[in-house]
Amino acid sequence: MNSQIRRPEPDDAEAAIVLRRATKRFTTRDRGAFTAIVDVDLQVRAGEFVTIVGPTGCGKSTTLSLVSGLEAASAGEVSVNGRPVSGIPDGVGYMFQTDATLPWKNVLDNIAIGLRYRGVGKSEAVERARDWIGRVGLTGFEDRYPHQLSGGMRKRVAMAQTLITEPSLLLMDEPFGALDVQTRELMQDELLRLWSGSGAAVVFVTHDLTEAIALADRVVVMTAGPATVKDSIPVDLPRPRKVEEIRLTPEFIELYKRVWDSLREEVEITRARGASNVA
Ligand SMILES: Nc1ncnc2c1ncn2[C@@H]1O[C@H](COP(=O)(O)OP(=O)(O)OP(=O)(O)O)[C@@H](O)[C@H]1O
Repeated sequence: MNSQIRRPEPDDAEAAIVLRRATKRFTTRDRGAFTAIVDVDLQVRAGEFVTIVGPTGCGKSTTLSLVSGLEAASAGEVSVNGRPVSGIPDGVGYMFQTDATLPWKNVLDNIAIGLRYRGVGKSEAVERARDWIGRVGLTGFEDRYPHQLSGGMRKRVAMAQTLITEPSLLLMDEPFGALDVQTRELMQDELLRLWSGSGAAVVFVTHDLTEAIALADRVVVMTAGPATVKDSIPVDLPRPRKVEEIRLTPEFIELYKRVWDSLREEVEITRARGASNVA
């Protein structure tokens, strides 16, 4: 790797997320006691965009679920904005592969609902939702229901739903995984545009290395399960970025090789175990 572009891991003091030797064990009827992730060390600065890649089933979503408070660590430390995580921390926004839109509500109400849940009055919530509808390019579609939208438009709704609450921390688990390639690139650009200047720390899980590099300040590579952090690769590409343009540059291709070199071995281990059949 190019040692000149490697940035040091951030200090705890400025970290939005700290995982220190975080371990998660599950007990299930068929597998008994089972370790999903082990000794995960990860720090993410405020405003930093970190992507996580790793072989299928290694424990990427489990890592996110510890940060989101949906699961408690079995051992080690997990803190968000300087506080140990117990329950869902304030200021966290999520986006998953499946949309969280409510089918019986139109676009406007779907986007306003997060604010309503947080106690914001109806007229203010609607006003702010209209503003976000404009920002995500859905003006004119306020009255449509989710089933009347394309996959890309539903993602725009999901982004507005998530960002309207102004999260300081965004957790994204393959949010664009189900989209076709062109729509996915468009959504990646949109996400970067909406995120820039927000100051939010992002942890974004993906299987797509191009996506991982194009979005990130840093790509974290996880090992075959039980996952731990194998590598942390800084992405020193200039911003603002257009995914379509940067992915063909020599710097990008060099980074792609670097990430894949690290990941390949873990994918091979996983394949040898036969886990690729359950992807
Ligand atoms: N609530 C749970 N109870 C029991 N086992 C679980 C639970 N959640 C995850 N696991 C197991 O932990 C391991 C890691 O799962 P996880 O979903 O974190 O992996 P992943 O890397 O996100 O997977 P993928 O690449 O397929 O998205 C898997 O073997 C999974 O079956």
